[in-house]
Amino acid sequence: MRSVEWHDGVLRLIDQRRLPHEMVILECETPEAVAEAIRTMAVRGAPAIGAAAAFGMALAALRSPASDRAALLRDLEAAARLLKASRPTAVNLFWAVDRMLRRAADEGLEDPQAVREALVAEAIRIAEEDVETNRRMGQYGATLIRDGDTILHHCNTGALATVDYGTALGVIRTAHEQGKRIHVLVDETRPRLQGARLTAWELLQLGIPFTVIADGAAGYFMRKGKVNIVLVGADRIAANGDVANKVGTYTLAVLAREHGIPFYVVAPTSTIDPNTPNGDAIPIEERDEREVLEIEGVPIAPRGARAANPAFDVTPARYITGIITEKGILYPPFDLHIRRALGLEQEDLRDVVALRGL
Ligand SMILES: CSC[C@@H](O)[C@@H](O)C(=O)COP(=O)(O)O
Repeated sequence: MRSVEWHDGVLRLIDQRRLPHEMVILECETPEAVAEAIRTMAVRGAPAIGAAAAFGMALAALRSPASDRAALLRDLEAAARLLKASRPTAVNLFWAVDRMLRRAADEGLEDPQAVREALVAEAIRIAEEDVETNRRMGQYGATLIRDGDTILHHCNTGALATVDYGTALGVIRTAHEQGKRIHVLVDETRPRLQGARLTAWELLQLGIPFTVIADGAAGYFMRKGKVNIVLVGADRIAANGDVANKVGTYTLAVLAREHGIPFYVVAPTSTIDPNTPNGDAIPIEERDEREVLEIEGVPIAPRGARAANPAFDVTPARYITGIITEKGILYPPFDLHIRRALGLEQEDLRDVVALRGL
């Protein structure tokens, strides 16, 4: 099955809090259950969160007792607020929920039943588009990978790539399928160990050679000349190209610059937020300190120790070689190329005309 799958009016998720080979399936029948799955990271990774939230909206429509359109739209607004409050950083969540709200508000849908059917179809479309988008990013990104390359990868960008390809993992998978002999250095990704738990499993399934390393070992391998390219995903890309991704990404980008190693971000255009001007404006999720102080419930610090746990960090655009999207690879100047990729250039030209008073 796929990591996010719609089955007879129920959202089925492969629970990513467990080891993937255990294949524990979580069934969500209400928007509340979907919001909880996102908050607790049973479903995680920016595009998967977006797809799950879209199904959360479809469930809200199906479960709403509303008999008229206005009442149904009010229930959907409430579900949107609930889902948007589940995690703050990955913009795909907000993008998907807003897309569902726009679809629900479509003038052509006259009665509640038509809205319900349209929302289920739209959520399925979002999930299917995600798979297709990943394949396209994989094709573009694989052009950057040479036979014999060692790729450094952070966190888990598959969710789960064996079935859905993934973003950075999609590039790795495509290069492998093209017959390139590659090796992946897998950052374990403390504190939640998405690299060691999920990425390592996916690479095993795909038969791609890899080595798990402690996050702090990345500089060691770069300095030894063992890394040819760094590939990471993204949770939100600001209008100027600054990128929020799993904490530790910024460190890798600075190290890569020091060692002259290309640093690429792989993300669909739905991860770009043109309304966030730069990285300082991206909300960074702070998670429970127990994620740092414990591993699988076992304390690793003395009782009384306190921890800080930012789940993401921001990599300034100047450290990024390129952003691999489904529309092609964006290079600096990122602000201009992002606007072009999002089709916003026309409006900008109108703004310029307005500013000049024409
Ligand atoms: C397709 S994955 C891109 C990002 O979402 C990924 O790198 C990441 O940071 C995931 O964070 P997570 O906290 O596990 O949801």
